Amino acid sequence: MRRLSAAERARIRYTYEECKATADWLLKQTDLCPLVGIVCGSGMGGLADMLKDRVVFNYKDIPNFPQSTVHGHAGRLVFGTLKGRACVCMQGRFHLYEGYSIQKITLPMRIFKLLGVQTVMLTNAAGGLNQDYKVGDIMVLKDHLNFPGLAGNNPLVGPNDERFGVRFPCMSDAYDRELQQLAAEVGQELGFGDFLREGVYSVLGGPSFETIAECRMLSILGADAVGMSTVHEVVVARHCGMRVFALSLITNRAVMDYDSAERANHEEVLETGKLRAEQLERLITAMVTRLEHNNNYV
Ligand SMILES: O=P(O)(O)O[C@H]1O[C@H](CO)[C@@H](O)[C@H]1O
Ligand SMILES: Nc1nc2[nH]cnc2c(=O)[nH]1
Repeated sequence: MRRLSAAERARIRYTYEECKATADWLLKQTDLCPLVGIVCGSGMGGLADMLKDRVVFNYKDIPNFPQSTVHGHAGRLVFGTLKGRACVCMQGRFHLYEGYSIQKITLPMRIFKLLGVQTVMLTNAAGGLNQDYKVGDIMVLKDHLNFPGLAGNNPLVGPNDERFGVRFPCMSDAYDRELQQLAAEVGQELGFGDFLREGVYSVLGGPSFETIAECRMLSILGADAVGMSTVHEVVVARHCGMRVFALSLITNRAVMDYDSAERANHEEVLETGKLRAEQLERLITAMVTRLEHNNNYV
């Protein structure tokens, strides 16, 4: 096991050359050149098990990688194939509330890019703000509200390396519309129409869940779901030119009413992840398979 020094732990960002060294280290140990990168949300780590011909790296062994500290995030990078297509899957992501810098939690997106990934598929567990949503619904993200970003905590803050992307990237096209359409088509074909939604995800810093007033505010501002991840990854993935698809599994209903006896908790989040694991796997697999059949998608 690689032990990180205190200085390494305190690092805020990594240079292009350091990211390249990590990507090259990984590529040296696998013949797979992934075009698709998948990130598993809380309790959705089982998605990585759908890959065949797997080569697995523990985060602790990967140069420059942070460690997963959250229950439900195993901390493994899994290379493998999905219906013949080479993929790389993060079985566990990093969150701001774990104490890492925002640049560090998004480092894997730059590694994805340098591995050759063209399409990123992000998943997360989220609280449902939209009153029509039920626990177990799958919401395809069409947009986001980036609260840490609005407050100045954006992963692109700091010197910009043009080899990754431009200083001022556009975010009005962050979520690829063709991929949203593909998810809708595939979802209908799989008979998921009753629980497949499309909406706006809002990200907060966490780790405390929201107050009732905060949930009401988010809903008034147009958010359909709330979580503590994904958006930072989306910003970095788009900055370096990868196509992005993201979905939220609605694991709990955000508490909006002072009379409610409901209380958000991480155990419920993980449980709902298990209940929808099979459908999530089928949706992602079918989408990746369709990417394979249509070169326009990658
Ligand atoms: O967004 P993911 O990683 O799925 O995790 C979600 O679930 C955790 C809360 O239960 C938070 O980390 C929230 O962001
Ligand atoms: N912030 C936040 N994150 C979540 N992740 C899963 N459920 C929730 C929630 O209700 N709020």
